[in-house]
Amino acid sequence: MALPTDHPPVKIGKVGVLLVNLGTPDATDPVSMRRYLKEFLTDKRVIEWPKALWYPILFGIVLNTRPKRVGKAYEEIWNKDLDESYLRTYTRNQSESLAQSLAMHPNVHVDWAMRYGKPSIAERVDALKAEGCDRILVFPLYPQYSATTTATVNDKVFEALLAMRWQPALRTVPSYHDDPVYIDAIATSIEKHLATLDWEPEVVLASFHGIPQSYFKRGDPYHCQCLKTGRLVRERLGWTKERFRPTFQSRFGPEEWLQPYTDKTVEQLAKDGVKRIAVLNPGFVSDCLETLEEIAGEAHEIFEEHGGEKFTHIPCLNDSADGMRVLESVVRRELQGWI
Ligand SMILES: C=CC1=C(C)c2cc3[nH]c(cc4nc(cc5[nH]c(cc1n2)c(C)c5CCC(=O)O)C(CCC(=O)O)=C4C)c(C)c3C=C
Ligand SMILES: [Fe+2]
Ligand SMILES: [Fe+2]
Repeated sequence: MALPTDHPPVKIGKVGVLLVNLGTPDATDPVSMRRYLKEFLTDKRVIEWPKALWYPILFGIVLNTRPKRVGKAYEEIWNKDLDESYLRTYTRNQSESLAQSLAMHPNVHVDWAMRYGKPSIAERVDALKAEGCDRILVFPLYPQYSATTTATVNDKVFEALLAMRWQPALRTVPSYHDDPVYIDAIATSIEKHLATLDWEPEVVLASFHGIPQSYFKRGDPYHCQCLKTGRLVRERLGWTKERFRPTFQSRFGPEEWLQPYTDKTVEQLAKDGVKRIAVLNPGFVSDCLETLEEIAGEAHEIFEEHGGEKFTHIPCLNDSADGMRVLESVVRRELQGWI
């Protein structure tokens, strides 16, 4: 049998870098919110309960009530200039900025995607492949590893490859919770922010997103990595354990989550007579609903309601020069041998 002498044209030889963050609704209306929350809350990595238990609650209650309520919260923190959430704005900016920093490597192509919502991981992996990327570095944008975040990003990338005859080679970025460049950038962001104030916080809370305690007990390393980040930042600042404390926010559902809870800690500090606090979110690469609404908004209110006087939220690293230095150094390290 004669073999074909030619094959379809293919592009090869490029290296893709895919930044992936959690995701965000397309708009704040209940329909867009429901679509986003449905994709999020049907992820088995996020909610581990058996479907038979969870789906009646999800489809019967959560998806009928939460979209409207959370849509209002998103409205408060929406980037009105671009009509999108800040998480999308910052993730795109990070991708564009990283592409510029790597411009001396013309075979490297930087792109971004969201685990839930758009642009989807499948769409951007296909686009990188079509560009000729036969090697792809996947960067889940979470300094601390959790199955609920990092692993579900990686799962989705591998799922996209299921449909490919000629798969690209893949690398996934490990957690960088103790990377000295990251620790220094967080500590520097605290110092720079506090230098802009005419007051000093008595206590600084490093508030991480929580996960259910049961996930931790089954082996998720997230809690330990958060505590290590906290300890290293505190040591870099030379502060006491009383002044700098890790806490956990964003409880969802009836289970116990990682503690101490941020909201309860803020309330207790105010009740104990602490008048001035600062809160940062070192586990979030970009500001988003959880930092802008839950911390800069709600936690601030809780503190003042219970007698606190001065509250400041220290922004995430976002697309700042310090933040981009962290992302670039992690990417350059993980691309070794490919560029
Ligand atoms: C069981 C539910 C959830 C787990 C576990 C969880 C872990 C987790 N999430 C982040 C980061 C983000 N979460 C965000 C929003 C958000 N998170 C949950 C639920 C769980 N998260 C929900 C339902 C939502 C949507 C808002 C709401 O309905 O309350 C966001 C913000 C997205 C945005 O557009 O701004 C981020 C970021 C981490 C890091 C994490 C575990 C380590
Ligand atoms: Fe979350
Ligand atoms: Fe939240």
